[in-house]
Amino acid sequence: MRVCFGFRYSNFVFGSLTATISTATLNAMKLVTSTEMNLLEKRAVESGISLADLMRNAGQAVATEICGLFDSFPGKKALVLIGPGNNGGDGLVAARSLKDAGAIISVYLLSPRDPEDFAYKQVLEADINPIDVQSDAGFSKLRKILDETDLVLDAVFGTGLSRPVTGAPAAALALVAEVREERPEMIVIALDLPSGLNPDTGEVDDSTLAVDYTITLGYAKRGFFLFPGADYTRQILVANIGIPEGLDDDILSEVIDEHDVLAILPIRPSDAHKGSFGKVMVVAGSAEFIGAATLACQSAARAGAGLVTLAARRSLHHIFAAKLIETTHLLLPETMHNELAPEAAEVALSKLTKYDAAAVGPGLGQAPETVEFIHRLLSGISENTKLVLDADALNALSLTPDWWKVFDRRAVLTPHTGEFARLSGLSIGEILANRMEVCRKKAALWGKVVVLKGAHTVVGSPDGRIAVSPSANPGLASGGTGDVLTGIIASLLAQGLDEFDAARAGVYIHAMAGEAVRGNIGDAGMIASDLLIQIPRAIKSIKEHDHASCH
Ligand SMILES: NC(=O)C1=CN([C@@H]2O[C@H](COP(=O)(O)OP(=O)(O)OC[C@H]3O[C@@H](n4cnc5c(N)ncnc54)[C@H](OP(=O)(O)O)[C@@H]3O)[C@@H](O)[C@H]2O)[C@@H](O)CC1
Ligand SMILES: Nc1ncnc2c1ncn2[C@@H]1O[C@H](COP(=O)(O)OP(=O)(O)O)[C@@H](O)[C@H]1O
Ligand SMILES: [K+]
Repeated sequence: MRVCFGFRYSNFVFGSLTATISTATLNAMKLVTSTEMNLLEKRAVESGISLADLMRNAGQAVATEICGLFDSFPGKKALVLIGPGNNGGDGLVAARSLKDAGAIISVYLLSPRDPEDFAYKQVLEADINPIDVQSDAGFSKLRKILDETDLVLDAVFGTGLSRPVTGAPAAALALVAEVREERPEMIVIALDLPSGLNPDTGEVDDSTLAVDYTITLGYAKRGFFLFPGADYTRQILVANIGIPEGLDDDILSEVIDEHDVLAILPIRPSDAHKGSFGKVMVVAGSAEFIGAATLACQSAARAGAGLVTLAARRSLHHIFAAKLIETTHLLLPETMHNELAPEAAEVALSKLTKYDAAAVGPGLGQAPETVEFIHRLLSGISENTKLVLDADALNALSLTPDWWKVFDRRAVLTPHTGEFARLSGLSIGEILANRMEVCRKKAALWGKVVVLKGAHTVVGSPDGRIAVSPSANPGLASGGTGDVLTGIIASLLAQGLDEFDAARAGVYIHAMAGEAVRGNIGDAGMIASDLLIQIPRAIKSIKEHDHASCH
């Protein structure tokens, strides 16, 4: 059975984001570090499976996946590059299984291997004569094979990489890259992960190949969704290597997928009325940022909230009223300098008791009066009103040292990298070096659900869970798309979801809307308002998802 996650609109293949799970177990949605993978391997062994069994399962599962990539596999020429460790061992088993499936196999050893090893022996038993790099001075044999092979399986290094790749392995991988330029029809497949990719951080070695497929063992690795690694793995297939179910309950990272979102989406009874789907107040907008407020209101409505109210400066009312037909309006008092008056906070607070959720921040600006307004609003808001903070609300928080000790209630925060840097005091480089780990730690420290936006958005929960978006879509890198996300999350909060569920479902729906627009117009020229009508369509598509139709 092949279950897929990622997005499916109009049969469009979504490039590097598409991650396909090729195992019947939903555990495959989990994301592991190399340490966690080793722990799972240890638990599997303790439960009675030998390491040799795991390697046998791994090699055979990889071969099965490879065969499935071709309409007709017998007669295909396959080259397997073998490294010194267990990744190479898996490669040897895969080579044997590929030969059994009818391939013409070449095995190329980049390091000496023990001929008594079971994986090596079963290759010899199948009359495959490995070529040794020592005897192939100058790679002349390797070059000749590469000129003719249909596919290359990279089984040089897996999770055990311990230093930069040099010498024969680096030179062989460079040769593959060179030949691939000349022969783009040659398919390159990584066994477990592209050699040289750091499974924890997504860093890559100079020699790492950007492969066509990554057939990973048991679980996807975190580094597949962190850059630059995310650009090297392309289509990800997760092979079932027989790790028993129930061993991974303490693995807390996952890729958000449609099954999860379907399970948490609010039910909409036929006899509903607008009060059934919650009320959202959006506190947003300024003369400079009209669009941020309108986008957040419209997306909240498009994500299913029963009623959306915009709380914004009185003098901008005529503009907002013209743009937002379905939204109701709360007119906030201003100072004589046309800034939000700090006492507008009390006006908003007096009405907020009737609202299920509030989104605060998009386009509010950073005038001192506005910052004062935000602080007063946030300190007075009831715990009964769920909260998502974005943009200038985050900037205002950042001005208070140890802001999370003062603002110590539950909330969703949706920072992009720059806002996250201001909130955390970390540099952009420190954040980008490992977005998942940074997000996980800060969500726990701050006691908030944190949505660290960008390609493969990371959602961190205070309890240690991490949910990662399967989408990397440069089309979304345009002004206003974050305001749309804020509106969606606020809408889901108002409809009864808790903070983590609203954030991960919101991120997924937003990403899916982005993929739909990319499917229609490509990844340049997308504007935030293009996303709006795609929000209900994404929700509809999730609800209609027939798993059996995935392939
Ligand atoms: N976990 C599981 O459940 C299962 C895991 N399985 C498989 O095991 C793989 C991990 O295997 P692994 O630990 O043997 O590591 P691997 O990646 O083969 O490399 C280590 C070897 O490379 C060497 N070496 C490292 N860096 C180097 C460099 N830059 N340049 C040169 N040499 C370098 C290192 O040498 P050393 O550092 O000791 O000198 C050592 O000899 C995993 O990816 C998966 O395929 C499955 O078999 C079954 C289930
Ligand atoms: N390359 C990308 N891949 C996927 N999503 C992206 C990418 N770039 C931006 N996004 C998404 O677009 C939105 C941008 O939000 P933000 O930076 O706050 O912009 P704005 O404030 O203009 O709305 C976020 O949801 C972010 O995750
Ligand atoms: K590999």
